[in-house]
Amino acid sequence: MESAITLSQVSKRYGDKTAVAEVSFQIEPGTIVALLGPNGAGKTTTISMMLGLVRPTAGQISVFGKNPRRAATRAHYGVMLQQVSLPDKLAVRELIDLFRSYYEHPLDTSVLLNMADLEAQAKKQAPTLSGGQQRRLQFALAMAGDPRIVFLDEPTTGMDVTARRAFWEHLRAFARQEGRTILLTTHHLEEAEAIADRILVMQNGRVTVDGTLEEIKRLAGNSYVACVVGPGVSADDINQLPGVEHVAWHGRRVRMLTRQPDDVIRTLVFSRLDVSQFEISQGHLEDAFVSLTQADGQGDGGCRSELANTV
Ligand SMILES: Nc1ncnc2c1ncn2[C@@H]1O[C@H](COP(=O)(O)OP(=O)(O)OP(=O)(O)O)[C@@H](O)[C@H]1O
Repeated sequence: MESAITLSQVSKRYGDKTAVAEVSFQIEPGTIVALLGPNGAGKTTTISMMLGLVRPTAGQISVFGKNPRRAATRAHYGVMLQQVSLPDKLAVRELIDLFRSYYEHPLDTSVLLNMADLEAQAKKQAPTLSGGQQRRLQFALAMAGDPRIVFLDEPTTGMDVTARRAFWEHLRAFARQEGRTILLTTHHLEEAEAIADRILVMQNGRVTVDGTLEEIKRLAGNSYVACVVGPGVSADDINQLPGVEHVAWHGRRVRMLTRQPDDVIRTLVFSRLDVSQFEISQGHLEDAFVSLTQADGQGDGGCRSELANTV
């Protein structure tokens, strides 16, 4: 099967600054791929090169086997970039119709309004929409041409929780159609966790991690051990356990973050402590992401700043 996107040894330099360094990967049709990484990692530059907006300094990019700069290739794209200004004289419906007119086989206006959940705002002028609604309108415009491949750069910025979940549902429905491919960048790690089949992590212009959600969690090696402790068990008893990196207490229930869950349980069982009801679970993508980016000692922590302590 022809891959949807292929990057071979792609680099981009701006003067002395290497934004993207020798990146190679292939994306198969029908997949949702999330591109993660701290601020300045090279995600937007990589997407811009796939879109044909920025020329690589070295290496090759093909989309459906063709040069992304060709108009015929771009006709299959749906694109949502980070900074977009919308015309201020047109109503939502008029703007959607304008974008539909650019394509040979556009989706129906009603379908697009529904995808963006903007039926009630169809007659409103774009600048009067809220930030989240404008983002949804940009999504409708990106989908106007019924694209085979969709590039979304931080698509849910400004959307509330309900809008974000509805948006994910629309993306999933889109991806269920045969051969449709989505590449999105996001700082919302739960977004990648919720919808991506595959996750690429970029740091300092390089792809440092590439795998499914499960593979990445396993690679990061974070697990939780939870158990119920009796009143005689102190915080010190738990904090002193070897291999425990973080502890959270919920009443008498303790949740420990560790890379060696079996060792922690063994130590607890052989201790004389009053502990019961053990459970082991895998960490969230957020924990895996922090572990992986910290392990490399790279990145400026742009994603980390919004990481809740999920232990
Ligand atoms: N036009 C440009 N001229 C000079 N440097 C640039 C240009 N565009 C990007 N860079 C630099 O290249 C690096 C990668 O930037 P890029 O925008 O691709 O990162 P990003 O991962 O998308 O970041 P963010 O998460 O903040 O959007 C950064 O150091 C940035 O300052």
